[in-house]
Amino acid sequence: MSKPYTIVIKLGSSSLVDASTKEPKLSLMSLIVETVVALRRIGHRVIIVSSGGIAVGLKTLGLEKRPKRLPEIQAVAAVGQGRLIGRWDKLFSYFDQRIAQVLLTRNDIAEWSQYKNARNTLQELLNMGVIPVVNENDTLAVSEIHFGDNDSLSAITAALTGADYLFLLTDVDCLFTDNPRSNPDAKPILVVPDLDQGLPGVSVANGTGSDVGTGGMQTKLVAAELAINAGVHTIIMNSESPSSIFKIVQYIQATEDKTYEGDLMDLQLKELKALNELGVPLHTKFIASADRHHLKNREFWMLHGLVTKGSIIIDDGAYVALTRKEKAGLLPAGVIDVEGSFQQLECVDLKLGHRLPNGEWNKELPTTTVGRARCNYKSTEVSRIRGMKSDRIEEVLGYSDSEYVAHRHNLAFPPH
Ligand SMILES: Nc1ncnc2c1ncn2[C@@H]1O[C@H](COP(=O)(O)OP(=O)(O)OP(=O)(O)O)[C@@H](O)[C@H]1O
Repeated sequence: MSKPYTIVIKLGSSSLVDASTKEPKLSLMSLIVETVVALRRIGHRVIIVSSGGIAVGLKTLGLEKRPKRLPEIQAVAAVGQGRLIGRWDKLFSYFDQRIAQVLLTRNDIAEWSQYKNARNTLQELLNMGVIPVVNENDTLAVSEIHFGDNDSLSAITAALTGADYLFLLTDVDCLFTDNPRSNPDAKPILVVPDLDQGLPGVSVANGTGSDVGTGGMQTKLVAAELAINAGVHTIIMNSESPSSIFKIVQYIQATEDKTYEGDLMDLQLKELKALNELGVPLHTKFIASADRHHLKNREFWMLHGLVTKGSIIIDDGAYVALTRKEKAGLLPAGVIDVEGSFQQLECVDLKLGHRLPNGEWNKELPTTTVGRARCNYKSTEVSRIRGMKSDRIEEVLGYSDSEYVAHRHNLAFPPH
């Protein structure tokens, strides 16, 4: 490996804690530490996203089951997180490798300046040769500010740091056409050249693998989509042999110019043959194609860092103007209606809707969520100025902060 890469490695609870005894999987953690240290020594920058705080807390406090009440879960997380980071620190200290604990909630990146600050801190740690160990701040996060699962958190961390690779380490070898635990005929999915095309013939609905696992494959696909939209190649692999990361990165590098065309299932057979011939371990790779538009930092932040508080229904004309190359701002004239309650500069979904002949929203026809916006006016105000020309804003609201409902810098659309 010649070029230095930024690599985010996400470990699920199932890789760190035994599902039945809740004892730590120390040998596996040690293998991961050895791999990460080796990656660092050849110049790569590595970030670990580590789950397991709650699982470790349960064991420490002698609790059989995850409590139901939020304050109890958060207390358990507070106890477990300390122990967990202590274990990482101890193992890395045998190699004189420094680590840093970074606990995040959505609130910590809710402002653009905070988002940039999180990015700068992580970059600074990497520049110092430190390995950031990131986790959701389960002790403080309430549902509204939850990332929900560490798969998404790892994708956001990868986008935030402009990573090259995101490795999602789990307790199966790769994504399969169905849950391999319940369906022995499930076939491996080894390469996904364009996730936007969907995954026909693949089912991920069948739950998690263990008591301590949370998201199953579903959240990994969401994470893969977030990450490839930001230009990060995403890999699902088994945590049992972390040193496979070397071989997989080498293989991806060597096959960078390879084009994948044709039926998805046929591609898998060809890929399996190639992996077997070269002795590369099974894994699923979601390719972040260089040809596609990748979200810029600010767009990524709006689409994936923020929580939406409502929606604005826009018409076709507005959608065309907002998504053309020289992107326009959203004028009140293109707003058909408003849903939910939001304040100035809170984030909302943009939905493409249809008008009735009288200009009102035709709720009989389906709407499609097309992007996000941060509005210059609160929901009740947008509702009063919708459909109007901007020069009437002052007359209707008694003031006018902007001719736009949302400025073009405060609009974001996924790269489709
Ligand atoms: N199509 C599929 N292919 C592969 N695994 C699947 C599929 N559908 C469901 N699964 C299940 O997803 C599980 C992996 O996800 P899980 O959330 O349990 O692990 P994790 O990500 O390692 O842990 P955590 O959720 O704590 O981060 C597998 O053990 C498997 O049982």
